[in-house]
Amino acid sequence: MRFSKEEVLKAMKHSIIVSCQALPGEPLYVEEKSIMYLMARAAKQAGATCIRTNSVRDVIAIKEETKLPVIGLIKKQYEGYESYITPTLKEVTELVEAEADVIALDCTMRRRGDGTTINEYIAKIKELYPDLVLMADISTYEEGVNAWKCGVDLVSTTMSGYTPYSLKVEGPDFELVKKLIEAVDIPVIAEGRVHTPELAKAMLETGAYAVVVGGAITRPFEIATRFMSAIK
Ligand SMILES: CC(=O)N[C@H](C=O)[C@@H](O)[C@H](O)[C@H](O)COP(=O)(O)O
Repeated sequence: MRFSKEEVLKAMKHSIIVSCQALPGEPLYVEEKSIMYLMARAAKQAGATCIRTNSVRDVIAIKEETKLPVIGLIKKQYEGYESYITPTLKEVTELVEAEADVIALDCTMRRRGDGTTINEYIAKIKELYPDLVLMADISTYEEGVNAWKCGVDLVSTTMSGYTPYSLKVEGPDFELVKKLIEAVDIPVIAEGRVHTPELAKAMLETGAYAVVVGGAITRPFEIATRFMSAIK
């Protein structure tokens, strides 16, 4: 069962969306089975009403565990592609089959190995799956506005600081969130390097529709490293 767009937007409004992800090579990645549903269980117990996660198996496990709306993505690096978040229709189809309630995809303007543009990619997804709720992961103001014009449902600052040409700031990109809120009439999600409850609150006060918090809640290696670095 998939939640409707209205239900998803209602669930995430003014909330902290917890991103529960562990990629191969990370301490919490277990080859045999998904354990990310346990992170999602903790997030739900704490009050989360929407979860973001990577991979088909984690989407399925987390939906089953929490019964909450899930934003799904598939991280995959193809040769010739610079984007790695749900980069092709193959991953979109897999997430549709897994019943992800929202699909997050890289909407930066970077090179796509099949020669298509991001605008063509979004148009194709919308043609194949007109009811799908799309979350655009962008790194700059221009990319956010472009994705909005292409008809995505949500725009998120996920990639700010992670493309060669985007602003590198230590914390979350408040300026980008502010500028996008002024420009677009769809929800703007603040995502990336929100490391404290205070920053999350400040982002909502800035006008973000919701805030995605990942590593600061669900990546113990990242959290422990920050502690270790602080005492050096
Ligand atoms: C850049 C990229 O690939 N970001 C990924 C997107 O899904 C995740 O690895 C992040 O954890 C997520 O965006 C949340 O951000 P943070 O973990 O900083 O709260």
